[in-house]
Amino acid sequence: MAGERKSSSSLAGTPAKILLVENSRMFQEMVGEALEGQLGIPVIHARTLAEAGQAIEAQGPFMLVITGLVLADGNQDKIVDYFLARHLPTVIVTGVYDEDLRQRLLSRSIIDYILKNAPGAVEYLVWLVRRLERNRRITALVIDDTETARQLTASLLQMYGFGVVSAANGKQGLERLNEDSSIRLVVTDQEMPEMTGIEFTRQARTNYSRDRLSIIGVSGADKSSLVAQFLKNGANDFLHKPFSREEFFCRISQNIENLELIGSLQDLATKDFLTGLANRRYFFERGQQMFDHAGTHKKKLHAAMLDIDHFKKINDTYGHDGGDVALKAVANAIAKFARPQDLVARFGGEEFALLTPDLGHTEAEYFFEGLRARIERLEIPFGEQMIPVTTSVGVCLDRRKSLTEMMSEADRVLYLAKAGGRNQVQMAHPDSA
Ligand SMILES: Nc1nc2c(ncn2[C@@H]2O[C@H](COP(=O)(O)OP(=O)(O)OP(=O)(O)O)[C@@H](O)[C@H]2O)c(=O)[nH]1
Repeated sequence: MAGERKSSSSLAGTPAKILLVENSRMFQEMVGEALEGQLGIPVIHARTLAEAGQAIEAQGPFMLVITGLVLADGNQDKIVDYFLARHLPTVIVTGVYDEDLRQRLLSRSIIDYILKNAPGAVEYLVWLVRRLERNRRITALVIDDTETARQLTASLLQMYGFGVVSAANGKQGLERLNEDSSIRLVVTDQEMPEMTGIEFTRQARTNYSRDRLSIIGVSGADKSSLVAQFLKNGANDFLHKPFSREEFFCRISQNIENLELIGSLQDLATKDFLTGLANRRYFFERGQQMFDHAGTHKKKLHAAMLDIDHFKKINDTYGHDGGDVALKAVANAIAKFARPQDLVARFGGEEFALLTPDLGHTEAEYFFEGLRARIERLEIPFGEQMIPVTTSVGVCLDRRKSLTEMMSEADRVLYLAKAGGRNQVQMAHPDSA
């Protein structure tokens, strides 16, 4: 049976730190600055194999080695042998284009071979490192009935940083998908006993959409209709076997980046950038559904506005950065305090909104008083200091004519809470408007 365990790659789980081995000081500085500046990944520099050895000893393990091919104490194959023998994921940068050398090196287990004088080489390197770093948080599923093929694909994916699980046929593949919600990428063979790759793809698509899970079909069969069948049944892409390692990595990266792009576009549209909570737009979109649902099913629904007290003073005392830290801590506390069915959003500035279904009036009083007290007890470290915060909360009990009316009512009593001395909860009862 194919290994169910998640096999970790040498990239996954290793601290994001890079060893840059290069004798040109200028290139060292350029790459070091680009990687540290743009990605925030620490880069340790070495100019020879001996220095690289000392760095590995003293500061390893490294997520990646980027090495030139001409060093004072070694060149070309000796350098590659040195790092591969230590099982270090290796990217080669070289000043000379030599097709034979390139082919020879790419047949070894290096990640990439980059010409350093080519236009855009540093930008490509930054992209590559960012990709490898992000891959460490993604799990890939390999489905193939032939063990050697399965292992080959799995080891390629591991080399590029992915965590890998595997299955011997489509049926097992569906089971793995169910068990592991971190799977974002599937590479599946076509011809397999029990369930083919195309049938797997068709069934997987009933639960996992294209913008959440990327499925790539592979086959060595020389049948042109296979590609269309895979794509029509929901695959994102197709690769003919045998494929080159470069092609494999390019296709996989492109598909993963599409998923990330869609994900980040969705995040941009629905989330508040600073706190990760829902934004105002999403609150009204999702909130309207909850409002309609409560109406149809005659269920309770309360709305609340919560505002940090004297937030301007927090900014003035601790600076804007301190204010941001306080905002994130309060957002986090509300998100943790809320139940899964509640909707929590940041409306902007220091103002938050909640929509809470299915609470009786007394329960709602306890709930919002509990939340206020929870925030008052927060310990928010900022440098050597602690930032104290309190909040005022206005609650609109029960559904009104519209969601907008509920929010205005919550806002009205929030003002009363502020006027009444802050750090308190005020309730608007249905007949108190
Ligand atoms: N740090 C930080 N400050 C923000 C952000 N958005 C808005 N602010 C600041 O939040 C402050 C809001 O202050 P006010 O609306 O006067 O209210 P307050 O000081 O909280 O006083 P009360 O609400 O009356 O208790 C302003 O100084 C804004 O500049 C943000 O994202 N980060």
